[in-house]
Amino acid sequence: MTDSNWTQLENHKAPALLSLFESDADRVAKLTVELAGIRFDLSKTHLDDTLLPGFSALADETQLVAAKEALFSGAIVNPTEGRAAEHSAERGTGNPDAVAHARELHNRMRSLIDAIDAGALGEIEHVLHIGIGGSALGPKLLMDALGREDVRYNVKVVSNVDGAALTEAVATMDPHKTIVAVASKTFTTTETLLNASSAIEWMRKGGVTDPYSQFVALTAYPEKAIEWGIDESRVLPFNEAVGGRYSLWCSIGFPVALGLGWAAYEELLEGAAAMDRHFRTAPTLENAPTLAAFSDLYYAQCRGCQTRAVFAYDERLRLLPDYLQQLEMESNGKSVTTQGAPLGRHSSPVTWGGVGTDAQHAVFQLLHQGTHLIPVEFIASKTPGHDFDSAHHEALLVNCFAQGAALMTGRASDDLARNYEGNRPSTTLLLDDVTPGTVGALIAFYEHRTFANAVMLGINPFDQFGVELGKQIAKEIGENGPSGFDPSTTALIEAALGDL
Ligand SMILES: O=P(O)(O)OC[C@H]1O[C@H](O)[C@H](O)[C@@H](O)[C@@H]1O
Repeated sequence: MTDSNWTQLENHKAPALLSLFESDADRVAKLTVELAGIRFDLSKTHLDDTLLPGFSALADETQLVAAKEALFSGAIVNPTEGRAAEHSAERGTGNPDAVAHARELHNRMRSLIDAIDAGALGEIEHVLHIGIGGSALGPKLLMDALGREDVRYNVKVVSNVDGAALTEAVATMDPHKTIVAVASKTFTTTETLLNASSAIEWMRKGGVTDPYSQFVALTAYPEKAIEWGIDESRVLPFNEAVGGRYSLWCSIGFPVALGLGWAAYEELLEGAAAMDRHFRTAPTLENAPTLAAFSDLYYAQCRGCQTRAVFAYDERLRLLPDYLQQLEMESNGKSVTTQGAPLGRHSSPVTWGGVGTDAQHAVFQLLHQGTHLIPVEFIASKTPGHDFDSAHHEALLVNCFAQGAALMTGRASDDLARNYEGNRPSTTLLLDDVTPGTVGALIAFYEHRTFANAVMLGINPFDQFGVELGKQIAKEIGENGPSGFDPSTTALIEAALGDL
């Protein structure tokens, strides 16, 4: 990309947010996109008649349209690993060969679910899903968001290698009535395999004579799962061109399909497919993921914002910030371009956040009066997820909208301690309800927004070599003991673990 494009964007003297509304009566309509049961309101960002064409030019220059076609057609978009990124094929859009393959594998998953429902694995009440990173965050988010009532099985997700996590998960489970789903794309992740071995031990101690017969594997490397001891009939493979953090749409979603039922799982996929079609075909200035990426890039690159904050004003979506941290930071936390050159600018901002209204009473002080400029994202639902008095939901939504207004409008006071300068940006995503369809569309929206950010920055969002060094050093410590490391690390190992 030419430096002049960025220079122009960086030099833009952005008018105050309120003045953007004053000078354009249609601003809300222009910067609001509605689709798949979600209203995306970007009007409280600084995107204006200079920045929108400026970022559109950048999108053209970085060939976003061609990049999207490459993504959806199954071309190699992950050059460092020589792979396509086929997550959209899992929801029926994109490369027809990969779509057909995904359908076959989904059918296989559905057959196993039908068999479990029919009692083929005995009387099952619980599902213990063991995985980490992309093999855990999606199922965890989805079961927490959608599995609060009418859930068919008690699903628990365990990721941490800290045995306390497994202890807590199995506390209410009867090992005779439990299926363990070992979820690992590579089937080599040490935390997951250790937790899986301990789950075998838990079952044995609980009197299960053949624990392996209650194990299911979700993996892109079925031969490894078979070698580990899981019968081929209970191995649910997926396409290795589906990245870990994009894998809830394939067999990693098994506990979701089992827990919520197949119809709900299909609704989730269809919600994501609607977002795929939108991202692929909607014009730039009506394209929700693309506009959101423009806003991300503006604040991170042109206004020096090192973080962005996401607040779910809905208890059902409380795990969304955790999910987005992996999606956005693992995808776009890179300092080299796809050409292998230094990036020369900031990569992804830090994603953080929490749940409203709680966060208002904890971290919002800094958002309103701190010296950092932090773009904020609010996610709310028009429909409540409970039957208590409607006063609860009204209070929740009123607070959500009040925060966005307060950040933008501010309120002047001669007493500087009580002065709110305002002009602080936010986006609001308003769902009709929290359903499999809207959550599917929401997650796909974030995937595509992350992709659009990466394309315009010129980085590969589909690899994650940055996580490998820590794993290697952990292995070296395990193999070599405390010696050979820096003095601090050696002293810590000796203090806590002796000489191993
Ligand atoms: O699914 P697995 O192969 O077990 O990998 C689990 C996770 O660990 C890795 O270290 C990566 O950082 C993640 O992208 C991945 O989702």
